[in-house]
Amino acid sequence: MLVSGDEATGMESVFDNPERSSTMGYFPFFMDIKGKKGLIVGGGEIAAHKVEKLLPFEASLTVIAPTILRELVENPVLSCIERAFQDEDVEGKMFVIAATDDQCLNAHVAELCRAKNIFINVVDDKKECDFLFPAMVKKGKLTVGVSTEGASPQAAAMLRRQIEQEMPDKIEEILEYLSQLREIARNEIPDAGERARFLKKAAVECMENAQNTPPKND
Ligand SMILES: C[C@@]1(CC(=O)O)C2=NC(=C\c3[nH]c(c(CCC(=O)O)c3CC(=O)O)Cc3[nH]c(c(CC(=O)O)c3CCC(=O)O)/C=C3\N/C(=C\2)[C@@H](CCC(=O)O)[C@]3(C)CC(=O)O)/[C@H]1CCC(=O)O
Ligand SMILES: NC(=O)c1ccc[n+]([C@@H]2O[C@H](COP(=O)([O-])OP(=O)(O)OC[C@H]3O[C@@H](n4cnc5c(N)ncnc54)[C@H](O)[C@@H]3O)[C@@H](O)[C@H]2O)c1
Repeated sequence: MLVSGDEATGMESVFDNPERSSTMGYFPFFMDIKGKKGLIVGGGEIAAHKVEKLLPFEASLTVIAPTILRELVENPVLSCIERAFQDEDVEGKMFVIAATDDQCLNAHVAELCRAKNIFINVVDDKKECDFLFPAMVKKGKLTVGVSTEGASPQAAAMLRRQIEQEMPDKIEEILEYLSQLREIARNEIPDAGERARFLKKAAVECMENAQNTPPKND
């Protein structure tokens, strides 16, 4: 239940304060971008970093800049175009990352995208961003993203390192096993309550014995 003005807790609700709620607009959707068209304007170090983060998620990426780093040009999954940005380049894209060293150009790309409802990330100005890159851990089916709404990318990176250190070594295998077990339980345990108890017990056992191999399923 949503409690506004919150008499129950004595705390102010975000709904009472539009200014506060407007700073809390970054919902962490975990979105399937496989095959979706993304454009990176700029081909330097930061563009390469953003591309590297996106690659495991298999978006269809185009990079446009007069000078593009070799590592990007030589990557066969990328479409690299070595020339200056033109306004038409944003057409048909689901998301755009403005990563040039020209702040005016980055702001111009953002304005174009907003007019066309294309999601935009601007690497030199958080105010222009519709979406942010989180500090991220990706291990198999597990993705953890940490964001500070741009307050401190360094703090986000520090928390990411802490999470990485505390994560069970075998998390990838554990999630593979639990995923398969869930499929089997869906077919073999028709009662929803019984199925939920069974899967919860399996998850608790796996996570508590995280350093051990998951039990054989037969
Ligand atoms: C988390 C991470 C993800 C990633 O990029 O992978 C990330 N930045 C990282 C590192 C980093 N960034 C910068 C430095 C140099 C130190 C410094 O100058 O401050 C370092 C440190 C380093 O490189 O070690 C400079 C910087 N960054 C932004 C601006 C502009 C501005 O704030 O307006 C400027 C000033 C540029 C300038 O003026 O030149 C903006 C953004 N950076 C974001 C993400 C988004 C907010 C994330 C959040 O919610 O906190 C946001 C808003 C947009 C975006 O990029 O999506 C990654 C750590 C990953 C990891 O280690 O796991
Ligand atoms: N968000 C972050 O995490 C973060 C971190 C550090 C720096 N930055 C910002 O990122 C910006 C880019 O940094 P970099 O190290 O990649 O710079 P860089 O100099 O390595 O690369 C700049 C790129 O912009 C391209 N470019 C210039 N004019 C262009 C045009 N008209 N059309 C298309 N592309 C054009 C250049 O060809 C080049 O490929 C910096 O200015 C800095 O403000 C962001």
